[in-house]
Amino acid sequence: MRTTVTDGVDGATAVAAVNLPARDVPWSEELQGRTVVLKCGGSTLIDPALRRSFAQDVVELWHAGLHPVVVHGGGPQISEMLDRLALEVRFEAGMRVTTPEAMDVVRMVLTGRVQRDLVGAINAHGPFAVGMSGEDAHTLTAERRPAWVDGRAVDIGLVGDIVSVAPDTVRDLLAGGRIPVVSPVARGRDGQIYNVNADLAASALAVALGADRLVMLTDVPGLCADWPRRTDVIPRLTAGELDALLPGLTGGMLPKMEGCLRAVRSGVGRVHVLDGRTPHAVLRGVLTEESPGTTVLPDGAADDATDGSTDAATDAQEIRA
Ligand SMILES: Nc1ncnc2c1ncn2[C@@H]1O[C@H](COP(=O)(O)OP(=O)(O)O)[C@@H](O)[C@H]1O
Ligand SMILES: CC(=O)N[C@@H](CCC(=O)OP(=O)(O)O)C(=O)O
Repeated sequence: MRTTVTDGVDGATAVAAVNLPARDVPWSEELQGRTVVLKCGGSTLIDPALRRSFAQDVVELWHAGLHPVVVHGGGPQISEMLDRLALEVRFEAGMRVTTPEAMDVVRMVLTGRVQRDLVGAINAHGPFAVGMSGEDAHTLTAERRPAWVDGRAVDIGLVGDIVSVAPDTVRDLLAGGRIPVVSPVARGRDGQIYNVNADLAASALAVALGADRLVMLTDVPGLCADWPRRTDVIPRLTAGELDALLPGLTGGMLPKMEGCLRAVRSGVGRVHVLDGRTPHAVLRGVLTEESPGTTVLPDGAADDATDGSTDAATDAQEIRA
């Protein structure tokens, strides 16, 4: 049986949703209570109009009976602040090299600024959003991790990988009718605070919540087979196909796709990587059958994939070449 949130929703209904407001649409009962984790990259949150569009979509999903949970990034905003403070901005394998000074800035910008702006945009529609850090109530626990560069472990400072998730606080907020908005800052078992890539944080939270879907909004049309050109977006691929692609990926796409793979291998029904620069990208991606961008499916769902997915093996070779 398929476990997608579009089950039972016909095309006309979905199109009506994109035209907004979704709250007037008679949504399928199948949607009720489904959890969808939405990861919004910092690049999508800079433009106030895009931030408002994302916030509106999140609220429309809530009205449609889903349980949206937001995990936000803020990479460009952190880099801008580090620049202003004359601190180094450096990435290894898509992860920020995070000194103790940089960690203070990461925490301040993510939980103190980017999250406040997003919570404010959602709450323009009513008393929905409650912001929290992954540190709160031990929601996200991390362990220090290196970056892997050409097969070598490179120390990147206070960067963590999630080793456990305590989703009860998020669940309590959902049960109270709220929309949790979570920053990707985590606590170590030793009390140290770690900077976590937001895609990996979203993936871990989606798994722990048993989410039906994970949606990642980014600043490209999807996973491009011909990167750095952007003309050949891979529409669908299975976990196995993505696994084969991973070694050839670079930059921010590497942790993003690692997060997608972990999610579909651990029970999330599917992951959408969507262009967050398109207004109402979330509604188009979640509520319509023909999602734009790149969709990652669990291996068992291979039969669901259209012809587009079967080119992924060739794409893997091209990306490596
Ligand atoms: N194969 C690829 N397809 C698309 N984007 C890619 C690819 N490889 C690297 N990228 C880079 O990954 C970036 C998205 O990751 P990231 O910068 O972390 O964004 P976000 O803030 O959305 O998480 C793109 O802007 C692009 O520069
Ligand atoms: C370890 C690491 O790289 N952490 C990220 C956290 C924010 C993030 O992931 O933001 P985006 O989603 O906008 O890229 C960083 O410091 O930039």
